[in-house]
Amino acid sequence: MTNTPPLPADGSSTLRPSPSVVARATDVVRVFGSGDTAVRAVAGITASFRRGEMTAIVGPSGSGKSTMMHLLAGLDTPSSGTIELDGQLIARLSDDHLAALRHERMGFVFQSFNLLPGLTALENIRLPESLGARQRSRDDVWERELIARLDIGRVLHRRPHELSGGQQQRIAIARALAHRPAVVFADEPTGNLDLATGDIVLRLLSELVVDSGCGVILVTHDPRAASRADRVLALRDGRVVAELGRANATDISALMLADAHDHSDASLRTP
Ligand SMILES: Nc1ncnc2c1ncn2[C@@H]1O[C@H](COP(=O)(O)OP(=O)(O)OP(=O)(O)O)[C@@H](O)[C@H]1O
Repeated sequence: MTNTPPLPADGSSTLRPSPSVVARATDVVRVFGSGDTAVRAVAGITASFRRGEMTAIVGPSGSGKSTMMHLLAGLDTPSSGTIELDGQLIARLSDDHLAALRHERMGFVFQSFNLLPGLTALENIRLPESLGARQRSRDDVWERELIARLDIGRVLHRRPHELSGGQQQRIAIARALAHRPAVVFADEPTGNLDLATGDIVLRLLSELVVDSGCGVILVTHDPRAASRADRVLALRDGRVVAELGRANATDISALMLADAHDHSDASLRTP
C-alpha cells in the first residue's frame, strides 16, 4: 500500500474557491480523434454544480452527457478548458492525488448498481473504506442514519442476487454517500428500475443530498428522473442549449422534444 500525501491544502491548485460550488467546468472542450474523423463530444461547456443541489444533465444520445460526466469526475482529460472539483483544479493534481480526491470526495451510483456479488450488502457499503491508497475512517452515526433512511436495515446480510433492483440501488446509494463525499455522480441510476421504484430511489437520493450537503450530478435520458433534480442542463452536440430550474417531467420532455426537432430541422437544412 502506498502512502499518498494529503490533498494540497495550500491553495496551490485552487481556482476561485467557493464554499457552495462542488464542481465547475470552464470552457471545457473534449475532442476525440483528429482530422476529418474528429468528434467534438464536448464543444465548450461552462457550468457550476453546487452543494445540496441535484443537477440533471439531459440530452439525446451522443449529446456529450457521459463524456461531460467523465471529465467532471477526472476520469477523462479535457482537450482544453478546466475542471475544478471540491476546490481542486484537476489538471494540477498528480495521478495519486486525483485518485485520492476520487476516493475521498466523490461517490458514484451506476445504472447497473455495480455491487460485488460475493459480498453482503453491508460489506458492499463498507468496501470503499478499505480500498485506495489511504483507508477511509468510518462514520458509524452517519452509516446508521443512511441505513435507516434508505430502509435497508433488514437486508444488510444478504448478497446482491437476493435483493430487488431497488434494494440494490439503495445499497449503492449508501455506499456512495457513506464517506460524505463532496459530489456524487449518478449515471442513469433509474435505468434498470421500474418507474415507481426509480421515483423512490431518486426521492431518497435528493433528500440525502440536501441533508448531507453534497452535490449530485445526475445523467439521464428520463424526463421523470430529471424532474427530481433542482436544476436541469440540456445538452446537444456537446453544448448546453437550455437550463431550467426545478421542472416537471412534462416540461423537461417538451424541452427534449423541441431540442430533437430543432436538431432534425437543422440536419434537414444541412446541404
Ligand atoms: N472514446 C471515444 N472515441 C471517439 N468518440 C467518442 C468516444 N466517446 C464518445 N465519443 C463520441 O462523442 C459523442 C458524445 O458521446 P457521449 O457518450 O458523451 O454521449 P451521451 O450523450 O452520453 O450518449 P448516450 O446517451 O447514448 O450515452 C458521440 O458522438 C460519441 O460517439
